[in-house]
Amino acid sequence: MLADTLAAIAPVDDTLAATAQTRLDNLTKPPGSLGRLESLVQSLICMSGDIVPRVSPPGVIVFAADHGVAEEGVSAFPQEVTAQMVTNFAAGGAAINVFARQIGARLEVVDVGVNGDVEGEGVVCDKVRRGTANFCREDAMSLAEAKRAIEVGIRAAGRSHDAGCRCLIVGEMGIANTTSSSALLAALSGLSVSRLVGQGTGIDISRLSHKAEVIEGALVARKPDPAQPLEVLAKLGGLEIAAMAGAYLGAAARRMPILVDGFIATVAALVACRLAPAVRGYLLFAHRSCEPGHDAALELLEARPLLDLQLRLGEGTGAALAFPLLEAACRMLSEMATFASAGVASGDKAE
Ligand SMILES: O=C(O)c1ccc[n+]([C@@H]2O[C@H](COP(=O)([O-])O)[C@@H](O)[C@H]2O)c1
Ligand SMILES: Cc1cc2nc[nH]c2cc1C
Repeated sequence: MLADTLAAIAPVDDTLAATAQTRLDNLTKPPGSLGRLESLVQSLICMSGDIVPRVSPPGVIVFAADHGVAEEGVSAFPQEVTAQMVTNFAAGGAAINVFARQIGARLEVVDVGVNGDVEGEGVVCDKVRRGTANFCREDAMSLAEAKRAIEVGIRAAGRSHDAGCRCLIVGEMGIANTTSSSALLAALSGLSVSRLVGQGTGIDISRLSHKAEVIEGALVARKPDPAQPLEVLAKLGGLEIAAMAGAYLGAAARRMPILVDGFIATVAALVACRLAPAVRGYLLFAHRSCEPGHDAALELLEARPLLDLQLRLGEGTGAALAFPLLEAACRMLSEMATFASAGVASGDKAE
């Protein structure tokens, strides 16, 4: 399934950009005056191939999994919180539930590797294993498990698409996953770990150097080869990050626009782009997270996020908050009058 999905990802159709520009310049506004909303809708046209693109209803998928590296004391919260938060998602009480309801999204929660039995109806159980191994001691997972976790994500994106979703938001929940994400980013970029680690759920500044040492030690022990992204993923985890990368691949193969959330979501996007560079054309970036590694990941992907709200929650919350901008960009194109239809005189450039 992974090979088929990779083969199905076509580059976005840049030839539609000129048609989109003409349409935008005919709308009753000075050309370019709606700024980045204009480039957003242009991107949505090139992604979907539809000259009148739609992003509603959006689909939100939250992947949850545990991380063996949590036993190194790298998070402010205990590992059990992952399973407890999944129960909270199922009950509708987490931040992402609130924001998903606000934007009319279909929300799916997928257990791809929680270390325990999750309580709560409506959680899709697609568990590959009960948490990753501690990557300081051994590979987080096998290559086969990494592939299976990616395929969990591909299947989930397929369900959102088949349910009629027109834009995909992918969130995550996993105690210690900022450690896994920083390790992946350091391995894929060659950047120094000290530049990439952050407080995650809120560890003390004094524990940051311990977190960096844990990652540095693991990189020496695991020896990830940046030219082998699947192997890097297997060595450093995590299961939800693999599933997120898979969901991006699955969405891109279906020409669905993807609104990328925070730090972990962006590292997963980097993994997906290393597996299939054409995925980059389907990505829009919602916000700049507080996690310092996010800046580096965004830079590597040449991405400029829409919002900067000092968020550091994950779950897909930043993307859900940015989604109304995408909806507004689509409505601008489909609902605004043109100079000709409204009888408004055009300026020097509009015709
Ligand atoms: O999305 C982000 O930018 C983000 C930044 C910091 C923390 N988080 C969330 O916090 C958890 C990971 O933090 P930690 O400290 O346990 O590594 C995980 O469940 C993420 O969803 C998310
Ligand atoms: C309570 C809590 C909620 C979260 N949501 C995403 N990551 C999280 C981490 C914690 C600790």
